[in-house]
Amino acid sequence: MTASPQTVEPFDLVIFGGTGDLAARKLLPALFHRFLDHQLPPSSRIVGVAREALDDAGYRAQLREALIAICDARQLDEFLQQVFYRPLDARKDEGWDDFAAFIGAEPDHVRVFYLSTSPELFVDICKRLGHYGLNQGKSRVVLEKPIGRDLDSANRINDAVGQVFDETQTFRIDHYLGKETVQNLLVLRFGNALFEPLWNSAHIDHVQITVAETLGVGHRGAYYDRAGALRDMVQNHMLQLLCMVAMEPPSSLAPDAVRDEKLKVLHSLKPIDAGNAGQLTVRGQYRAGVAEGASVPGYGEELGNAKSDTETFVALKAEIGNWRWAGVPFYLRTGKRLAHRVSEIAVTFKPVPHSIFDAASGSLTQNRLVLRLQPDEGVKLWLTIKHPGPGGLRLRHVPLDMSFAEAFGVSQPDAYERLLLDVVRGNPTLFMRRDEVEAAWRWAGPILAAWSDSGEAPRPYAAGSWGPSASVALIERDGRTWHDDNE
Ligand SMILES: NC(=O)C1=CN([C@@H]2O[C@H](COP(=O)(O)OP(=O)(O)OC[C@H]3O[C@@H](n4cnc5c(N)ncnc54)[C@H](OP(=O)(O)O)[C@@H]3O)[C@@H](O)[C@H]2O)C=CC1
Ligand SMILES: O=C1O[C@H](COP(=O)(O)O)[C@@H](O)[C@H](O)[C@H]1O
Repeated sequence: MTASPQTVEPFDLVIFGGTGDLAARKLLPALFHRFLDHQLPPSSRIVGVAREALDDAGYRAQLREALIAICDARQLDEFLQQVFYRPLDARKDEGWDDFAAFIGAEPDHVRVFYLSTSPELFVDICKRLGHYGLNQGKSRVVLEKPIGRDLDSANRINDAVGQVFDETQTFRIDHYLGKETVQNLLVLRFGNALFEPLWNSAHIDHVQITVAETLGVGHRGAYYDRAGALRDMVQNHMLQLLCMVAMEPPSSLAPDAVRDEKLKVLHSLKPIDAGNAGQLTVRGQYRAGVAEGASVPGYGEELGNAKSDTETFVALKAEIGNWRWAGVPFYLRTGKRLAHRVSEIAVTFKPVPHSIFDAASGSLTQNRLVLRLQPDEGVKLWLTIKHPGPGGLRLRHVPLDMSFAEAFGVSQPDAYERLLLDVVRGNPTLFMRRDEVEAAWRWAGPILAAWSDSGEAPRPYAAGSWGPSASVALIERDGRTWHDDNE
């Protein structure tokens, strides 16, 4: 992470997929918030691109409707003056001449091409950008995840994109790396003398990473059904979180110093394949249930295909085969329509070697450091203390609790706000390098193959629950339980 100057040089940001879900829910709101903070130079342009036949006014009206709930109408209208639209089909030549003329190929001007479309379109879009010389100078391309659906397709995409944009121009986004707590993990680990000496298999019992959503698949079924939870969340976001927890101290915060260390972790992950996937992984799919107080349909009904075998839940036990982490399990779980929306990393330390307290004092509990990514970003350290007052020695397990919002009195910027400006500034630290994406696919591929070869359907779970009971069994077999902060 470099220092964040408040200003950035003027830029054009083209969002391919400008009418899509991600653009409306995340990218445009993030840009609007940067506009409010005066980080969108007045000459900068945001250009939405998709096939829908719209003009600037039509696109602005569409965005106005989507964004009005989160903002002041006057400021929104001011922001929308910097927003434009060009209809294009990534796969057809029509319209590209006009588009290229509108953007201009001035090499010293920052141009960001954000590919917020299905990865199948990445190659077509990049080839056309190259054809018009829009890849020159300060041009950058942002690739949304997942990049491909396996190692081969990721290689094909990366090769083709690499023919047009070099690696320094290519920003593979994983928005989890832009979340405040994830960046704070680096500071917590490497800015405090307290943790690093304990950050290894001698002192850490196990690590849990949970990304639980209450939402269902919604209208993203066409994409999601081809992906599933392992491709959608584990191959990218969750492995990146695991890397941030497990990596060795980088020599500096230079982009490649951090990414080299993450890559070593990915290379050290022990394989999960047909031989052990049955013991180490659980796939699930939600059925009808009650989520956040309302009755909701099951995945098949929501999708309109009751026969789908796509998983909406994954739990797995990963191990990192290196000196620091030998024998320390990393339990990962993620799913849609779970009981609560919560993303967190829980690091549980080993018990003290010998208890000096008698049974009447209560039992000792292992220390646990919980990094909460959302909601209520913050850090909690669970400690054992003495219950205050007379009445004998009674042990209590309590959190040292820091909510970032309470401590700093400001709400945290969305991950995309930070990452979009990092692209404009040309800072790739929080983006994935090609070899990281490939290493992640190399590990995830055999799991997908094992599931497909087994022919087993995902285990059903009720919407609003914590997933299939097999997920509980996965961790309980090792004498542990999933962390629940509400306990
Ligand atoms: N939505 C989310 O929460 C997240 C999404 N992502 C990733 O972001 C990407 C986009 O996702 P999302 O916004 O949900 O997808 P959507 O299906 O909502 O949007 C797809 C967009 O691509 C456009 N598009 C489709 N075909 C073409 C074409 N041939 N030429 C030009 N534009 C085209 C569509 O418009 P039109 O049909 O009019 O052309 C639409 O604007 C995906 O890779 C997804 O995995 C990543 C993280 C989160
Ligand atoms: O990338 C994705 O992430 C979202 C979850 O992101 P969050 O910031 O809201 O936690 C997930 O819903 C989506 O399926 C996936 O593509």
